[in-house]
Amino acid sequence: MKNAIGKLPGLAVLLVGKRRDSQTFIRIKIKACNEVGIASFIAELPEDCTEDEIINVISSYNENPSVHGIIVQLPLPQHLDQEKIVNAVSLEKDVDGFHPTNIGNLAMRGREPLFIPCAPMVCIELLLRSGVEIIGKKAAVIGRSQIAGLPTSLLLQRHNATVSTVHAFTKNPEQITSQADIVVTDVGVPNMVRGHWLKQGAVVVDMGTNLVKDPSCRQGYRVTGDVCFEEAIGVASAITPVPGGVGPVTISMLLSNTLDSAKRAYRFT
Ligand SMILES: NC(=O)C1=CN([C@@H]2O[C@H](COP(=O)(O)OP(=O)(O)OC[C@H]3O[C@@H](n4cnc5c(N)ncnc54)[C@H](OP(=O)(O)O)[C@@H]3O)[C@@H](O)[C@H]2O)C=CC1
Ligand SMILES: Nc1nc(=O)c2c([nH]1)NC[C@@H]1CN(c3ccc(C(=O)N[C@@H](CCC(=O)O)C(=O)O)cc3)C=[N+]21
Repeated sequence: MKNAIGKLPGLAVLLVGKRRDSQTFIRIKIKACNEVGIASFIAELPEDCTEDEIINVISSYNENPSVHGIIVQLPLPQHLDQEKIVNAVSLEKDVDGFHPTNIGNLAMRGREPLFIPCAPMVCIELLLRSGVEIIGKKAAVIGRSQIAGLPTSLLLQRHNATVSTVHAFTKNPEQITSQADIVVTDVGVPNMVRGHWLKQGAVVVDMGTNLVKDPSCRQGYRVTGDVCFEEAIGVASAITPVPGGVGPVTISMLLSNTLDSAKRAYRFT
């Protein structure tokens, strides 16, 4: 694109506060942008900033023609209205796919969202590319968050799986997961899914990315998923590891959404 029309895609990231995990994720995203030639813009606001300050930053990115994708790193501090802030991102630049209109279109038959959330899209892509049949299969998704669990369930339904949702109020979750051909986790609880939660031969996609204290590691913590990998590997026919599974591909999907958005903006095909 740079050679053909002299333009670069641009991704803007907004971070509020100083959460260590958010800082890590943002560092990974900016590094990936640099590697592939996407211009990156970063705004860091203090933990105690106001909604208006955040919305001003988003508005300036909405109007900036060099920015094609805008990410508000989640979670936001408690005092902020996440929905109002995510709503402020222009639909055309919502590369995370978190805008209610994009989520709504994902949920409705016959409609196509401009962007689909990255981690759920990775989940489907990994299943398809690994030759896992989704049509007519039983899938259990643990978690129903707007950024991961809910869009994953919607996408699996679009691919004609029969989907059960497991959440914090679900009684005996292992009864549901142990019947599923495909188990996807977006929970945030390390090692929650044990080997006996799974049916023999199930396919497991672990989206959990949890930082666990570990003094033996250089940074003082290590990354682990929601699934007890050592147990699951003996039961599952296929499983994504953490680290090195869904996470890094999510970043590629984000870059791909940003490139698509820039192409749309410049009418470049
Ligand atoms: N690889 C990637 O790119 C991404 C990874 N993630 C990772 O996924 C994990 C979840 O993140 P996120 O979705 O933002 O988290 P949220 O806290 O928003 O959602 C967690 C979900 O898990 C459910 N839950 C919590 N505890 C339990 C439990 N004991 N049993 C069953 N369900 C439970 C909650 O249920 P309820 O709704 O009832 O409260 C909720 O729906 C994190 O580790 C995060 O890092 C997230 C996004 C992208
Ligand atoms: N607006 C917004 N968009 C997001 O996409 C978003 C978010 N908020 N909030 C948090 C979750 C989490 N998430 C991850 C991204 C990369 C890895 C990743 O690259 N993980 C590496 C390891 C990372 C490490 O070493 O710390 C791996 O699993 O191998 C993980 C998780 C995106 N999220």
